[in-house]
Amino acid sequence: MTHYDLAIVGSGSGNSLINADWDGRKVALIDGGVFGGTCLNVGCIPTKMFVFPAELATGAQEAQSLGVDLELRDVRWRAIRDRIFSRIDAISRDGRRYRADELDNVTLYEEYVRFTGEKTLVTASGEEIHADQVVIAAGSRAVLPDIPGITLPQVHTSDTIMRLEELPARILIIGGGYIAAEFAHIFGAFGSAVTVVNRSGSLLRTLDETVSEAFTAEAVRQWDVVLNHTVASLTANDDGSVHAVLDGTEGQELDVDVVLVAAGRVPNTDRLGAADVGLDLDPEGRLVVDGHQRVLRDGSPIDGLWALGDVSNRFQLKHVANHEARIVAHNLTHPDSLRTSDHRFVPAAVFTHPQVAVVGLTEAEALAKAEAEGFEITVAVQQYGSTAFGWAMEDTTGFVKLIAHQRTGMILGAHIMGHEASMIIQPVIQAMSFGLDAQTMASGQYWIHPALTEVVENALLSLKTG
Ligand SMILES: Cc1cc2nc3c(=O)[nH]c(=O)nc-3n(C[C@H](O)[C@H](O)[C@H](O)COP(=O)(O)OP(=O)(O)OC[C@H]3O[C@@H](n4cnc5c(N)ncnc54)[C@H](O)[C@@H]3O)c2cc1C
Ligand SMILES: NC(=O)c1ccc[n+]([C@@H]2O[C@H](COP(=O)([O-])OP(=O)(O)OC[C@H]3O[C@@H](n4cnc5c(N)ncnc54)[C@H](O)[C@@H]3O)[C@@H](O)[C@H]2O)c1
Repeated sequence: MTHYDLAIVGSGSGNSLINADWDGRKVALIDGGVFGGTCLNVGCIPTKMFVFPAELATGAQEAQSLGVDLELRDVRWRAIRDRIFSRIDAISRDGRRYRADELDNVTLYEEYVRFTGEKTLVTASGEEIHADQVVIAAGSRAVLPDIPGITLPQVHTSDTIMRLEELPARILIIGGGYIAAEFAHIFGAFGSAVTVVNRSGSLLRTLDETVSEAFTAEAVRQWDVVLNHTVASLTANDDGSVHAVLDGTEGQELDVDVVLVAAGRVPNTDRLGAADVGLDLDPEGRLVVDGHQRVLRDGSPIDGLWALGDVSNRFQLKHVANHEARIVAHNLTHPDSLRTSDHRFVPAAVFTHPQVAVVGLTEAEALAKAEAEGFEITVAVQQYGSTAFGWAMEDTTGFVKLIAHQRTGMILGAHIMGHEASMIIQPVIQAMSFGLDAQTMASGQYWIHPALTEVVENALLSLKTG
């Protein structure tokens, strides 16, 4: 058994924990997958590198209504793909080399591991590792629903879909969350015929109802969207395409070239054997941690065992994993002054066309909280088209929805659908994080005219607070 001061399982957000504090101390970094984890290799980064050219491709259609005739002549899938992965693969390769070859105190294990005790691990090849402190940053993986034909080579998850050899003429996407929506946008903009099959009655259904409904209406205009259905079976046709049979309220069948499964992600705790060593898991299989990111067993924190990211939080977002990694990095070396992670105002964005960005409570959640705690809420919805920049864009769908505490004016939630929603929302996140009320935020600063942020200013002014 080899002993370390620190062992980290997962080279995604876990990789950032190895800072100068560990110089001269023995660290094991363990990852059985591609170095750098999900966000870099198969998640946030490559998807957004596809989204940007997809946005350019949609521009051709949109410009027409403004009197500019553009023609989308071609989408060179392989050129787009190879630009993206030549950059990303190099970052992963260099990061791996740095950890494996250039740091004397770090040992890189490129194998999957399982727990044999609270702070002991065994690799797939049987090497035993013990550490004074262990950080579990093992992430999550795509769920593969139990559908006949799910193992066909034409069926992909987000791990493999971005490396296709050809742009598919027809793609079936199973699911209606973030991943389904972003890939529907990418492939649809590039010219594939996209069919989205979702089990529930709307897309992005966990978001505020106004956003989910408006986004679903937009999606129906862009893709073939089949709601309240699942896929009953997938079979290979002789010509290499796939025949999909849907079930649900009314059966349907279709032929496609490629299938993308985007039906949610599960934490990798099962493959770590976390339950076998008694670590607490929530009903979705995530590790249970306390506010300092310490892993719990029978409800109590285990000294020196930490978790962060998708393996232990419900958000499944890189900025949350990064935040938790900063907390753990501090706590590992400051046992007497532990920091606490802050999950109060976690924003998220869906990089579709239009974009969606959210932070805080949905209207339904705010109403429930108001009822439970005895206060009133106020809600304002401001259309992008009601501001000068919205007119300039001829925007007819974008909006900002704000929800605030009626008496204090404290913002409880913001839900935006429209151009650059992921940026437009940032001042609201700032106001919520630093406790700025709506009126002060609206009136206490200049808002650049005629920038699109005026839609936020006007939404704030429309809230009936006080
Ligand atoms: C397609 C897609 C798009 C996304 N887009 C966004 C986005 O735009 N914005 C955003 O905020 N988030 C996005 N996310 C989510 C984001 O990627 C994740 O929240 C984030 O990467 C999680 O980081 P992590 O460090 O927890 O885990 P990961 O980065 O997944 O790292 C976990 C690592 O642990 C390794 N591992 C797992 N089990 C073991 C084991 N038993 N032994 C050894 N190694 C193991 C894995 O190989 C992996 O490398 C996206 C995700 C996907 C799939
Ligand atoms: N921009 C971003 O921040 C971003 C982008 C991509 C992914 N992510 C993260 O990745 C996580 C996983 O994304 P996701 O979209 O896979 O999961 P999700 O949980 O958001 O959505 C899964 C969807 O699949 C549907 N579904 C499940 N089983 C189905 C079936 N058998 N047939 C049809 N539909 C089915 C569900 O109804 C749901 O709508 C998200 O929670 C998100 O945090 C974030």
